[in-house]
Amino acid sequence: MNTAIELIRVSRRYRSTAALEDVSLRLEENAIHGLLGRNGAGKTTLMSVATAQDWPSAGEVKILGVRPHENEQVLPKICFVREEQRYIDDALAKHAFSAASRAFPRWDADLAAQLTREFRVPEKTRIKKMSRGQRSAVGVIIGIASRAEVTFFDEPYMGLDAVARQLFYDRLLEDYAAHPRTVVISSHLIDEIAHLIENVVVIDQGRILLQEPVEQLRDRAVTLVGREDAVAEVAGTREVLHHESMGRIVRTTVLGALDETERSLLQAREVEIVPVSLQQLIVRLTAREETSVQTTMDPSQEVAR
Ligand SMILES: Nc1ncnc2c1ncn2[C@@H]1O[C@H](COP(=O)(O)OP(=O)(O)OP(=O)(O)O)[C@@H](O)[C@H]1O
Repeated sequence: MNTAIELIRVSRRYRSTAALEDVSLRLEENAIHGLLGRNGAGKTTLMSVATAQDWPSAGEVKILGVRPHENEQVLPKICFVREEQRYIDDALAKHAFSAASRAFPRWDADLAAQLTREFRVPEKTRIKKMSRGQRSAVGVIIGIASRAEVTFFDEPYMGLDAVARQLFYDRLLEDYAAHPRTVVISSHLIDEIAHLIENVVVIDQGRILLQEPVEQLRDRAVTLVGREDAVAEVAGTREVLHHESMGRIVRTTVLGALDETERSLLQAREVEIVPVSLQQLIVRLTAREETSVQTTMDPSQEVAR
């Protein structure tokens, strides 16, 4: 597998803040990657630096093997969809699409027209006057229809309703299957994008905490629900990520895949083995890594918000 995006010891400092601190990262070509992290973790900064919209204070960035900064060869292959995208004052959606068609050689105008209808983007309203969700839809359409070899979506769902978000996930996946490319999505709605992403990168305080294929990550932990003594027989030998007690019944999330002997033992003791959602797992693993931060988040909520 080739590397599409590479950061080598990249730092980005703003006066007193280290938004990125010595970040080294390689993301494979033709895959969908999830970039996850708490507010202020450094996700937007990482994307800005990787798309050459910002300069690193130190280190090197390579996109498709070359440095993207001021590089006319590679910039048309990079699309960055972000919430605070600026459009010229009186621009309608069609003007933004026309600019995108000139910027991106693989732009598909028919697809953009289809998505405009599906997302119900108003054709006669200036982008500036659109609702937040409609503006987000314009960005999402550009991100999908550009078919750029490397596409970054920075929290693309802001303001999109549940129907529009599902439409985004469905159309992105369909178009990606037909035209494979490298996609990076930053999101707080982990379980919503879990089925899309093949690889997870978790960033915190400017550093990469975790980078792992989703399938591998899913096998990392299970939750055991049952009588305390029965759960303890297996949980006692493992690292516990989370423990809740409800009278005599406990819910304990442990690291590591269970072997057949353990599964049989748990079954005999009537202990339920519950898979851990990606969101819960990342919240737990992030909390474990952050020894200095005490998290009291409810994992059923958005991650790390
Ligand atoms: N232009 C800037 N000037 C000063 N500090 C900045 C600037 N841009 C970002 N930062 C700081 O860098 C850190 C990382 O910010 P960044 O926007 O990359 O985080 P994020 O992970 O995208 O957050 P969120 O999920 O809230 O959007 C934060 O502490 C932020 O305050």
